[in-house]
Amino acid sequence: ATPPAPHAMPGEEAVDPYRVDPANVGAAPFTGDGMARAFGGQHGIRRIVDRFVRSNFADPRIGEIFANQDQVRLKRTLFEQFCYILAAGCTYTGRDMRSAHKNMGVQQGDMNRLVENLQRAMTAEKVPFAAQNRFLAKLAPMRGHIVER
Ligand code: HEM
Repeated sequence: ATPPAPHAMPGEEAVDPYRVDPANVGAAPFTGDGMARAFGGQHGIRRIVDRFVRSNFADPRIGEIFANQDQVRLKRTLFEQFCYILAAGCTYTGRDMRSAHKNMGVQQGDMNRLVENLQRAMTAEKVPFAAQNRFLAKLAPMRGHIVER
């Protein structure tokens, strides 16, 4: 059996070994604490990520891509990624965006749908629109590593 990846939480499935590298996160963090505050700090980010991940799994349009994937791991790694980029005091230990989404067949429409789910989660957790848009602009360039054509 493959040993669990470092940093794995109880309940996570093992993944193929990969090099843990903070650069895997795929974006430069914001400076200052303005964005972390706008997202409600680590507690707010946790709530947004949990809501966002649940909505993607439950989504009638893209839920199929998430079916049978490890929701526990995804909640942890996405939390780390968002928290790091928002400069809320975390490091990212997950895979890089290209490897994480390899051969998944993600299309632009799937990406749009996922962004809508993220917008709903941020709005539900009262993140101001200007901060939402700044964050989405950080994630947008990852598209080229995630969407397949
Ligand atoms: C900017 C947009 C996106 C970001 C920031 C993002 C971020 C991430 C992160 C951090 C992981 C976990 C990496 C790891 O396990 O080490 C992940 C995995 C995953 N992502 Fe995304 N993602 C994005 C877009 C998408 C889209 C559009 C889809 C499909 C509709 C998708 C489906 C998945 C799935 C199914 C996994 C689990 C893969 C696995 O466990 O093997 N992602 N993503």
